[in-house]
Amino acid sequence: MNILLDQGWSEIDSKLVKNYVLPNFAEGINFINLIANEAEKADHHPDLKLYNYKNVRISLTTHSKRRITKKDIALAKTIDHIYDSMKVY
Ligand SMILES: C[C@H](O)[C@H](O)[C@H]1CNC2=NC(N)=NC(=O)C2=N1
Repeated sequence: MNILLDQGWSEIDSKLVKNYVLPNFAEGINFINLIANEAEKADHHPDLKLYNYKNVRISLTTHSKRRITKKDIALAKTIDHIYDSMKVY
């Protein structure tokens, strides 16, 4: 968990939250699609918001437990890896 806070994640209202900036709208959509693919594989789903045309806000919590769990921490790490793997930024 602490490592995630060092990577720009915040804990807000029992959710892990992070904002990312992409180069343009199309890359924002691409980022969301890559996240959606991993979320489906994990059967664990974040809240995703694309705002200001090229910013993506991710919010992660385990709804059934109403708290942050290992699944959220794992998905947060996966999302950071996806963002890093997009390289362009
Ligand atoms: C049946 C299915 O596994 C559950 O509804 C899953 C789906 N994805 C989920 N995602 C999140 N973030 N929290 C959950 O509690 C959750 N439950």
